[in-house]
Amino acid sequence: MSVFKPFTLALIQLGSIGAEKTANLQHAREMILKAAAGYTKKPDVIVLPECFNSPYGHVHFPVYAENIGFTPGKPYDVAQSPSASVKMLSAAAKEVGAWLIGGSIPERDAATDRIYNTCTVYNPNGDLVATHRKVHLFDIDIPGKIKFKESETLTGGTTMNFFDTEFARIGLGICYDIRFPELAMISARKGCHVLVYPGAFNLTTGPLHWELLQRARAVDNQVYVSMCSPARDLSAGYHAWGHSMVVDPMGQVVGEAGEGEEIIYTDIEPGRMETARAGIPVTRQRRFDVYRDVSLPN
Ligand SMILES: O=C(O)CCC(=O)C(=O)O
Repeated sequence: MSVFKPFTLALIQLGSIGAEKTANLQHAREMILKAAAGYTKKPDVIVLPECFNSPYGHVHFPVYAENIGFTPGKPYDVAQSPSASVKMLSAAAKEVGAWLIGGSIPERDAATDRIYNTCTVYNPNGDLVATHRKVHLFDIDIPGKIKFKESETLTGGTTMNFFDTEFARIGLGICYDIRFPELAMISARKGCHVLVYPGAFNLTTGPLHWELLQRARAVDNQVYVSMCSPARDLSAGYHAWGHSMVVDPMGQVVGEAGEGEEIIYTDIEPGRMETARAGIPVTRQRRFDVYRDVSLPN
């Protein structure tokens, strides 16, 4: 079992995401510095929202996509990275000396030319240590409300991803990924204590499902669950729900932003996971004689 110690999580509900990528990167950088300085103690993990360097929409992904060139388990030299976003995030993580879950950016795979919605993660030295390509693409059609088809330009990732820090194992997903309980369940069974999803729900599904899904994944798996959204901007093409959130392993909301640009801080307390698991011991009551353990290979 990997270590689980108290730590502080900072969610940046980023605003002012416009058409100018350089300005988006500059603003994100300023907010990372602000998040690092704005609490009683420096937060250990700082999180940005989904698609923080470009407007959100499948037509924008090819235009803003960057080659990252990261292969898990292989050394990665940020100084040689072709990605301006990776360079900024790495430098910011190093400057503030905190772990950074860099929201997501459109990524173009140089070998296949496919585009992914990709989260990159940095340690406090600025090393790129993990990535997650959104596995489940946001293709929905609720007549009269919202139609969205990420698969018009994006390809879904094919791996589940987590990373280890000195205080917790953190699982990764992106937005629509939270609707798929298997991903969260398998991450939790692999020992993740906290699941973080950079996201950008909308004004139709946000009020219905944003909190519900986080509380469901948290209570199912008795882990912390958190989603980090962009701020709501009614002048943008896509209206994000906001309400960046942290839910504890009992399913209680322990941190929540409003709609505008904001940084929220939550102290993650391992005791809450122990209490939830001791009082309601579902993690020890599973009946793999009745159904199979989906965290095991087929
Ligand atoms: O699942 C939803 O309702 C919203 C998902 C979404 O906005 C996304 O995956 O980017």
